[in-house]
Amino acid sequence: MPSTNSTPVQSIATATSASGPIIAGPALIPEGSSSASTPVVTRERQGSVGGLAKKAKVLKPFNTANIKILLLENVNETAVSALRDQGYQVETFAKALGEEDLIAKIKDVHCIGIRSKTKLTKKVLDAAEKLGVIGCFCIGTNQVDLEHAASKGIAVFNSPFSNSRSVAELVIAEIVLLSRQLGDRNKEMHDGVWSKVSANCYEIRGKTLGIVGYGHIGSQLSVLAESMGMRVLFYDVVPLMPLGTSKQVNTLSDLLTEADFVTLHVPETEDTKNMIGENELNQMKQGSFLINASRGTIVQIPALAKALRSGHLGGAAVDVFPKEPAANGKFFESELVGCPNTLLTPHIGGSTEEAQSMIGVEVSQALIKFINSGTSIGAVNFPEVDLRAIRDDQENSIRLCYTHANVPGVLLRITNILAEHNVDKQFSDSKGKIAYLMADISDVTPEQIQDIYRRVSETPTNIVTRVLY
Ligand SMILES: NC(=O)C1=CN([C@@H]2O[C@H](COP(=O)(O)OP(=O)(O)OC[C@H]3O[C@@H](n4cnc5c(N)ncnc54)[C@H](O)[C@@H]3O)[C@@H](O)[C@H]2O)C=CC1
Ligand SMILES: O=C(O)C(=O)COP(=O)(O)O
Repeated sequence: MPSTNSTPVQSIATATSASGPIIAGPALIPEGSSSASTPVVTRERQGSVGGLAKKAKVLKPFNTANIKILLLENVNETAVSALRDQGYQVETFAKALGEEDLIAKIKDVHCIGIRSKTKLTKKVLDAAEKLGVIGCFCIGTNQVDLEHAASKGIAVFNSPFSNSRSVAELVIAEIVLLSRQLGDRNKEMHDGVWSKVSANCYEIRGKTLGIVGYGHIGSQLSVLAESMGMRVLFYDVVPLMPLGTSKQVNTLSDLLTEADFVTLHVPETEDTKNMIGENELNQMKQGSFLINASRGTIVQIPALAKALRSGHLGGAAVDVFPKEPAANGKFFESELVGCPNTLLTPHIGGSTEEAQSMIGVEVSQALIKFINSGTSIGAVNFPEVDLRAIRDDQENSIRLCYTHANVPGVLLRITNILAEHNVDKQFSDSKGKIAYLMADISDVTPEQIQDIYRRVSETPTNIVTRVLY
């Protein structure tokens, strides 16, 4: 187990009653503790983490070595080392785990890090007894039951744009490859066949690129495509500022009927599932191309295979599939295998050294901040709350982090509990059915910490209560 480089400055257990202070709710409870009885023993001080100001106190009322983190799907080394540097126990797996293995493994971890393949369903989340936070080391979060996680007080973080450029560059490459039928020529050469042809091979200059979903990836792609002389149209459900000379169209049909290349960059939602089927493919121009590097469920694969085999489409590049093998070396099958001018890649749109390294840093920092200081800025399913740091010289200050049901009357109840104390600062926000309150309270004794924790966690609206100091 990695050791922390911190220096314990005070054993809180020695300063409190026999049962010790209660420092955390059901989530993020250190190994061997129960929220009701066992104290967490050390109070530690470390160097600045997570961008906290220099003189900020590092909050972590637990022995960091007790925090268990499970990282799946080959999460980048930058994350592994950042989390180990905190002193956390980090277990890593190169692949995604199936439901049964996942349920066994997730039971006693405080934090899990995944990429796009691991399915954190309601059933899996319900098996997690101590989970407080999830890191998606990717953009997509459709693999997590976000609402159920929130209802259990589990915050979910992702990396909203660190691999966007990598995806956009891959799509630019695919536009050129499809235009020149390079996938087929390359295969022929490897099969020992010389076939020099120019029929139906085109320059991309002057062609129209239709981008569906003009978010981080779509808009980045727009700029790159225009710089190569393409005309860009885009379709999005919200009105967005067109970059360069690109133009937003009103309907998906407007885009499909005009574009030479259609590329999909929408998230997986109930609205986007099966978005491109026979009807939409039929609207595309004869000989045009489809690119999907978003999610496999957006395109109906049988319809696409039919459009390719019939020659209606000139080709396709597909990076994502409705069912993807869980690990490298596993068998891949699809109706698209063997279709003409069809590039198939194993979900590598965001898989570059640069992207993975940046994602590792970004998501691990978000996890560290949430675990150590309660900050939920950047969470995708959770109210975003942060407070100015407690200063290093504020010896007897604590931070209350209270995740609760978003119903009337809660703040009054909390105010009553904190009425006799000095609340330095407080902030609360809500998202859907849950709300999150952070309050820094000064000049509290260990007995008062226990009392605050007990009374807050016993409120009927409590989901998770943590007290950090
Ligand atoms: N192949 C790969 O390795 C990767 C795949 N992705 C996928 O790409 C997706 C897009 O990524 P970003 O551009 O970062 O997302 P984003 O959230 O920045 O942009 C998505 C855009 O799609 C629009 N949109 C949503 N529903 C729509 C609909 N029904 N019709 C039209 N537009 C709609 C949104 O308004 C938004 O502008 C991710 O959700 C992820 O699933 C992301 C990274 C890597
Ligand atoms: O960022 C995303 O949403 C992706 O699809 C990339 O997924 P990955 O990290 O390669 O499993």
